[in-house]
Amino acid sequence: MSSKALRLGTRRSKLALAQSGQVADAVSQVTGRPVELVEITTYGDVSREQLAQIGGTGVFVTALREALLKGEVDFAVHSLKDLPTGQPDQLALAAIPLREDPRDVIVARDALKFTDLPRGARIGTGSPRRMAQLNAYARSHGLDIETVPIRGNVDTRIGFVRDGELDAVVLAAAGLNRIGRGDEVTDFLSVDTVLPAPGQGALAIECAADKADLIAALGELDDPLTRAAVTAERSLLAALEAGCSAPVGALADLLADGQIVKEMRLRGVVGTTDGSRMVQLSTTGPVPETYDQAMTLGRELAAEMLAQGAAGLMGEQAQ
Ligand SMILES: NCc1[nH]cc(CCC(=O)O)c1CC(=O)O
Repeated sequence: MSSKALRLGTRRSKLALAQSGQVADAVSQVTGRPVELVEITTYGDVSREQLAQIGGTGVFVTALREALLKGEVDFAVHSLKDLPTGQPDQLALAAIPLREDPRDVIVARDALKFTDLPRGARIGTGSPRRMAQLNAYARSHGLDIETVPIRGNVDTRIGFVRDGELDAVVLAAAGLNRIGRGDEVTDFLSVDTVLPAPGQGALAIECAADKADLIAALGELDDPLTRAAVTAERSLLAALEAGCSAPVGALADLLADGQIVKEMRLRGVVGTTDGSRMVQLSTTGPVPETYDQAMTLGRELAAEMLAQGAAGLMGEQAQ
């Protein structure tokens, strides 16, 4: 390949610039070519509406994908959890690098842990998935908390805690780590309490599907086990016909016996935002070695969840 700079299309948010910068360095390493960042504004960046209202699906990625299709940029980096499950034919997910910490965390006043929040504590999150699971946990453990819908970038959200408006906010560990603010986390939410969003903590590197050389070069950054896990999680999401703002949590992880990886477990949850009704199931199977096997794992779990009434719980949301 030539030594001409590769153009990386990125959103302008601090998080997007941080993760794009990290991927740019890695891509330079494997391709030997310089990478320049091209900043692109997406609808999700300018709209002040609640994400759940504007539908969520794709609001952060459409403009980046248009730039890829027009050849204005060579590749783009997305947070996988913001990427719609339908993959356009003209675009390829060239790499899914090793996943960061998938957990949700809280940033609370006075370094409080989730279970130490006082009665009536107000916890900010714009995510129906987080609301549903936090409220379900609170109901079954006798906690008295109120989830408060918020949105905005990391600074804005943590600002609600710093200025005393909220007792805590929920964020993804991965995002905070990527922007170097992991030290502000006051508690990690166990995935047994809050299953993360499908694909949370993972990045997707996307480029035009007809650029075979570029796909091969970017593919060096791929982590096959991360790809298998997030493929299963996103297959579950797709089969539930839910979008990225739906109250769906999913996490695939590996079950090992000592050093030997035995199986992949996929856990999924759907619930009403008040946490009063939840469908939570898991399934275990051989570690998927192909795209189809990973897709099957997700589809099978979705079918079981739908059989237990999952669709009715999502119907309550604006979808
Ligand atoms: N919905 C916004 C969003 N998209 C990706 C991340 C960072 C975590 C990740 O890359 O999965 C965040 C912030 C958050 O949820 O706190």
